Amino acid sequence: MGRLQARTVAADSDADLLALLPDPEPVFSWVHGGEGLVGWGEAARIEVKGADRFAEAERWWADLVAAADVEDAVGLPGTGLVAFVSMSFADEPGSSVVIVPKVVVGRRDGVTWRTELRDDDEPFAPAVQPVRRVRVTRYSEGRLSVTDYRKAVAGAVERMRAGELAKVVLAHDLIAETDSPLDQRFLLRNLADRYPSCWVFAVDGLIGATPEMLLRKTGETVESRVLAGTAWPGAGESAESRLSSAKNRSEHEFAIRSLADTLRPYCTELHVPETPSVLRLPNVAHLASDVTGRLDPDTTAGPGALLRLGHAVHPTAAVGGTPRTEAVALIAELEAMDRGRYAGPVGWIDADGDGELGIALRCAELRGSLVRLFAGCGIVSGSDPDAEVREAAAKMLPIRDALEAT
Ligand SMILES: C=C(O[C@H]1C=CC=C(C(=O)O)[C@@H]1O)C(=O)O
Repeated sequence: MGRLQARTVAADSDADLLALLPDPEPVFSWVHGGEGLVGWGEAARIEVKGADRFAEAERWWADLVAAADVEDAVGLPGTGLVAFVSMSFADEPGSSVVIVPKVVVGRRDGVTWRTELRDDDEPFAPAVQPVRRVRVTRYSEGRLSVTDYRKAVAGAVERMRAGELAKVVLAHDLIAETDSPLDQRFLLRNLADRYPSCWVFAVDGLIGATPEMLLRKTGETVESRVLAGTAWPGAGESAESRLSSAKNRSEHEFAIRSLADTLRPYCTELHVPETPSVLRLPNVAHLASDVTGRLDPDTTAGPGALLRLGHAVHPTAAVGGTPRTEAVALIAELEAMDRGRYAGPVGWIDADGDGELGIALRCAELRGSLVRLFAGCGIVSGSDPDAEVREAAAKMLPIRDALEAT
């Protein structure tokens, strides 16, 4: 026998967590800064639709938790029973999912754990498949072409100048085709490598790297990272000076106000920074505000608490607009496409009602060899349609670069 060689390395990055995923699908991910959850296999799922989707999901989760027999030797947020969540942006159309994986591996505060679900005596151990690389064979227009997106933005600007509403976020899509069905782990790994300050997620074929945290609930603490106002690399002024324009400041102000106004009724304390900071990503920079609060235990108890809060705050004016109802109606009219789960809440919940819901941005919906990418921009009365087209293109780069990585 030759000489045995052993090598131990630290396994403390997002890539290390993602490397545990054995199979191309179904896989689940919510990782950020070397912590988070990955999962595989499906033990239970529900699909919900319509205006009642959050409440229906909350009831399902509460019933499932009540009926489960759980042994949890670790006792941290994310241990024990966990479900991954991905909600549609709109009440209609669109379908939302809550899925309990068969296996979840998590890491938090330096502690790593594994949770396995069994509904029979069969151990679940899929064969480990190597990650398959894909190549993009072509890009084509989505359901809303770039030309029509530009027209939709110009139309929205006119409506805002006429005083119909103050802000609306309009998005469009792009289709990529790959030479073979996409291995979700290929995309996840490439996103995690390039966007370490984003939450790299995968739930039921929706994959992305979002910089925006809608809600994180840890006991009675609630946190949110609100983003709105964008600058992207280009000639001329610095990102800071472009972000300080009246247009970017007003886009941000609407987003902050929408989150704070809808979250405050559930809180005994809520802190909103007076001035936003700048969040720099490889493709764009954003105005960012980190909001923190203390939840009122009387209205935020139970396993589905985070879904209840998600229902209250979604959609913020980072993805909807102001006023909310008018903006959502204008989105349906001008985009005339189904956003699906893009711009909806995505993340995970546990049996104590803790968890994290981001906003599904910088993402794509996968179906075999077809990848549908999305990106949107906040529009106010001072917006320039050509600049918004360029901004949306910059926001599609995370997925495009991850797809084209060698
Ligand atoms: C709607 C998107 O971004 C939102 C988040 C940050 C900045 C935004 C903006 O400046 O327009 C958008 O509100 C998207 O990436 O598709």
